[in-house]
Amino acid sequence: MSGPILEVRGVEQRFGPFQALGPVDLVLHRGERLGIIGPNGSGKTTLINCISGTLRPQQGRVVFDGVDVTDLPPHRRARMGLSRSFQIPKPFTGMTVLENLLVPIDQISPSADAEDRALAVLESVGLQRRAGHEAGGLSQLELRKLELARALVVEPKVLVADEAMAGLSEGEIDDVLAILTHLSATGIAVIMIEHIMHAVMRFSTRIVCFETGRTIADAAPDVIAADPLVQKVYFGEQTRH
Ligand SMILES: Nc1ncnc2c1ncn2[C@@H]1O[C@H](COP(=O)(O)OP(=O)(O)OP(=O)(O)O)[C@@H](O)[C@H]1O
Repeated sequence: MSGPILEVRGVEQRFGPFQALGPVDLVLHRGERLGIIGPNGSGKTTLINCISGTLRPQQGRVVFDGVDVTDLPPHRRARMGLSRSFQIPKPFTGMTVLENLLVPIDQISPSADAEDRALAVLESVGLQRRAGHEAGGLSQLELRKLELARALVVEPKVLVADEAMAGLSEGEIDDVLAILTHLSATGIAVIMIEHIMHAVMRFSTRIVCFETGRTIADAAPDVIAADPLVQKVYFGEQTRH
C-alpha cells in the first residue's frame, strides 16, 4: 500500500477540563525517522499514548497503514505493525532474555519459528550472547536493548521509541543510535521521543517540536535548530537544566 504509514488527524486529549493535547495533525511517511521534541509536559507522551492505543482521544482519528485504528486497543495495533518501546524497561525478571521475547510473540503473532525470530531480533540489537541469561541480571544498556527487542519481535512497520537513551553514557547512546539507524535502514519507520538533543538531531530526518499540546514546528533538523520559536520554548529551557 502507498501513502503515509501513519496519520494523526485532529487528535485532542483532555484530562478533566485540562486540554493536554491538540488538535494535532501529524503524518509519518514509510521508513521515515521522525524526532519529537518539546519541553516537559508539552504533550509528547500523550500523543504517543494516543498513537499506540493506551489512550483513546476525545477527538480526531489515528490512521495506520490506511486503516482507522482509533478504536483499537494497543495489542491489535501491535499486531498490525505499530509497536512501542517504553522509557522504563519492565522485563519479566524471572525469565531469560529469550523468554522475554517469546511472550510478546506468543501474544501478538504466534508462529512455529518463534524462537528463531526471537534470536534474530536479539542479534539485531546485539544481545544474542545474553539469550540464556536471566533478564534481571542485565545492565542498564542491555535492558534498553531488550526493551527495543521486545518492540521489534512483532516485526513492526513503525517503532515508537520513547526516550530509549535517557540516562545512558555517550558511548551507550551511540550504541543505541546505531541499532535504531540499522532498523530504519531495513524499512521500519521510527518515531523517536527524546530529550537528548544531539541524539535526536543526528538520528532524525525530520523533527516536530511540541509546546502546550500543539506542534509549533515541523521541519528538517537544521531548520528546527535555527527556528527562533523552538529556541525560545525548548532550547532555552534545555540550557537552564
Ligand atoms: N493521566 C493524566 N491525568 C492528568 N493530566 C495528565 C495525565 N497525563 C498527562 N497529563 C498532563 O498532560 C500534560 C502533557 O503531559 P505529557 O506527559 O504528554 O508531556 P511530555 O511532553 O511527554 O512531558 P515529558 O517530556 O516530561 O515526558 C502535562 O501537563 C501532564 O501533567
